[in-house]
Amino acid sequence: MPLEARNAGYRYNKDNWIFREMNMEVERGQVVGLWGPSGCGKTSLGRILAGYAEPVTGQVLLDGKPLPLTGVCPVQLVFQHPEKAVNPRWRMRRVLGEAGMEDQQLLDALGIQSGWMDRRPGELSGGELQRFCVARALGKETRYLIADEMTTMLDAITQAQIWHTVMDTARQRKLGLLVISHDHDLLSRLCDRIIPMPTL
Ligand SMILES: Nc1ncnc2c1ncn2[C@@H]1O[C@H](COP(=O)(O)OP(=O)(O)OP(=O)(O)O)[C@@H](O)[C@H]1O
Repeated sequence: MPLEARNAGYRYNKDNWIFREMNMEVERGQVVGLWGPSGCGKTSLGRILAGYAEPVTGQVLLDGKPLPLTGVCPVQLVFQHPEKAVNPRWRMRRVLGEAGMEDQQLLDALGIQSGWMDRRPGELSGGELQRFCVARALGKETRYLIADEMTTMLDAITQAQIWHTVMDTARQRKLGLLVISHDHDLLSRLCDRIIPMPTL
């Protein structure tokens, strides 16, 4: 059963719809791209699909039901700026521990070094920190991963390592993967199909 937006509409203020009547779905085991130019509402839709915000109209359904309001959400979101996604006061060991992430193989595949575990977010580079955010999002309960410009800020080698690990994990665990990007070439390389964000 899929993760889907049904007739979803969203706006931040009364007169200005960001999107309306948006219908899309991602099945387990699929890699789907969401493409559109800057400002068209991709991030807003990604946040709604991960339960960070509610659609103003329509619904987000997971296996035909609303997203669960308690417990670890089976839909996880990784976005562009890892420094906004973690508590600056916590050491990385605690960040991963809170999410129940103990998969040493995955941490190794993401290139996370044991010496980084006792550092705080401000003591890591953007690429190092994003590896932690990806690991945290790939916990045991995750069924869908939304990757919103996940590697846009990173160098080519880090991008390749993160994508290699995420695609491998998605394949092994039959995760549904929604890749949000303005970069059509990246989406063409990674995705089974690409959904263009509709223009209003
Ligand atoms: N909190 C907010 N309050 C008001 N308007 C907002 C807010 N967040 C985003 N917007 C506006 O909503 C529109 C869609 O933004 P969104 O970030 O979803 O687009 P995007 O396609 O992801 O853009 P980008 O590729 O540049 O990240 C933009 O015009 C943006 O200015």
